[in-house]
Amino acid sequence: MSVELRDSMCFGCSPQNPIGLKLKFIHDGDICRSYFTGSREHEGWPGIMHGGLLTTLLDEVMAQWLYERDIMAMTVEINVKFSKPVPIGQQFAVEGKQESKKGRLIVLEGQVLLSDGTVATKATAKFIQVKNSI
Ligand SMILES: CCCCCCCC/C=C\CCCCCCCC(=O)SCCNC(=O)CCNC(=O)[C@H](O)C(C)(C)COP(=O)(O)OP(=O)(O)OC[C@H]1O[C@@H](n2cnc3c(N)ncnc32)[C@H](O)[C@@H]1OP(=O)(O)O
Repeated sequence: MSVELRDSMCFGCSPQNPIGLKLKFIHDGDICRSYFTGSREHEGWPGIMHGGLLTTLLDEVMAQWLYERDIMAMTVEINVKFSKPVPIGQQFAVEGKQESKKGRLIVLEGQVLLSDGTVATKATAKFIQVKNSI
């Protein structure tokens, strides 16, 4: 099945997914960045962003780093370290960039930055390059 951007219902980025996050991305040199402000429906512990959703945001920003470069790749592994809580109601940044590439295996790194620059979350993910249709 060929998946094109206009048909995409991607939970992270599609503008037409009614329950999606509708993320937008800035490609700034070798970094892909998105901004997000969580609300009550994104919390786990009261007032704090759900860790699974932070993982989704990190996965998405790293996948978009690849997509921007016409590299069709799927996440095969992701490791996330949650160091500081990420409060809801305050905008934060999510960044991704490539760390290494060897054959079809691409390793990316991601981080969540609070508005004061504190790194709250760090991720490393492995992606495997696939053909241009899935
Ligand atoms: C980005 C595409 C977008 C297209 C659509 C565009 C429109 C929308 C626009 C933008 C959307 C952006 C959307 C991003 C969404 C966020 C990202 C996700 O959520 S991805 C979903 C979750 N991930 C999966 O569902 C993967 C499930 N896994 C698989 O299907 C297979 O594993 C697959 C196809 C990825 C690879 O399978 P094989 O059979 O082709 O390859 P094998 O032989 O298993 O592995 C290849 C090599 O990689 C190594 N490898 C595999 N896993 C590894 C690992 N964890 N660590 C190290 N090496 C690994 C293997 O040992 C092998 O190495 P050796 O070639 O033999 O040397």
